[in-house]
Amino acid sequence: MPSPRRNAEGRPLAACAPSSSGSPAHGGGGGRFEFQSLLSSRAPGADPTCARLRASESPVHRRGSFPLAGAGSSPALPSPLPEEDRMDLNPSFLGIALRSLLAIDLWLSKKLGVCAGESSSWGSVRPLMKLLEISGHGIPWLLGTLYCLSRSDSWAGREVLMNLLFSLLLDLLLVALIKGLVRRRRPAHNQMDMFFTLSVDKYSFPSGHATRAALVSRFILNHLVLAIPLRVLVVLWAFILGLSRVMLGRHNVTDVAFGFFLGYMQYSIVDYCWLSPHNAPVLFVLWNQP
Ligand SMILES: CC(C)=CCC/C(C)=C/CC/C(C)=C/COP(=O)(O)O
Repeated sequence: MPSPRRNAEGRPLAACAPSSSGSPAHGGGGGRFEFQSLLSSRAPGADPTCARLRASESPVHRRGSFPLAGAGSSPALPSPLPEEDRMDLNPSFLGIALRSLLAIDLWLSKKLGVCAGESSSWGSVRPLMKLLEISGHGIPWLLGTLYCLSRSDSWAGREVLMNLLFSLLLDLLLVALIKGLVRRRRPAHNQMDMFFTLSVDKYSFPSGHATRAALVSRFILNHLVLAIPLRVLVVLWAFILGLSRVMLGRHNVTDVAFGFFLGYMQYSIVDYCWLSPHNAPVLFVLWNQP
């Protein structure tokens, strides 16, 4: 008895709808398959192989048998396409634009991931990138702010630090929320060897380091009186920290770009809800208790 044909992952093709062997779109159209898979809006759990087979079997995909063109010569009208295939064949402009952006994002992120491993082309600078990673980690920023708060002896200083603490906590909360909702996997070339992570940090969108970098640098630039070279250094730190996330292979470019945007907007929220002894007296009184 002949063994069932199998797909690339070794699953039997018999599990799908029957396929017409030798379909030109099926056999010779590797590029076409990639295009189809780029356009297809897959239902969760659907077998991509089945979806592709169904599409290749549809009359639209068979060379020379477009339903309307062949209506006069063929007595039997083809059955209507299933709903999901119709969506595949009529992708919206926005859908194509988004999928193209994602494809560029994945390609560029892979190209820039030059420190993703010790054996990568820039593997020797990986330890430096990991040092930069710690400079934008949540733990040192939280501990540093709490330490400075405990040492601060002026009301003005305490007010700024209290708001910095509030910013850092708001950032952790929003990033965890979005990561949990979006659940985008980290790039395949990432090594999960990060220092102290939360469970949502297995997801990559948005980059928590990028949000923190944008938030903290905007906070510092607005509340610390710094000389111009130091201000430039703060902006450079934020930018290089974001870039290092992609170079380390931790993130795709869009994770970092959105992270910068989110961090920038978070500062606007903090500025709007600025905590002071007037609107949050309890916080300030509690902090001053011996
Ligand atoms: C108070 C509290 C819940 C502190 C947790 C601080 C913490 C472990 C933050 C996680 C920082 C981190 C590893 C973020 C991941 O950054 P990505 O840039 O990789 O998204």
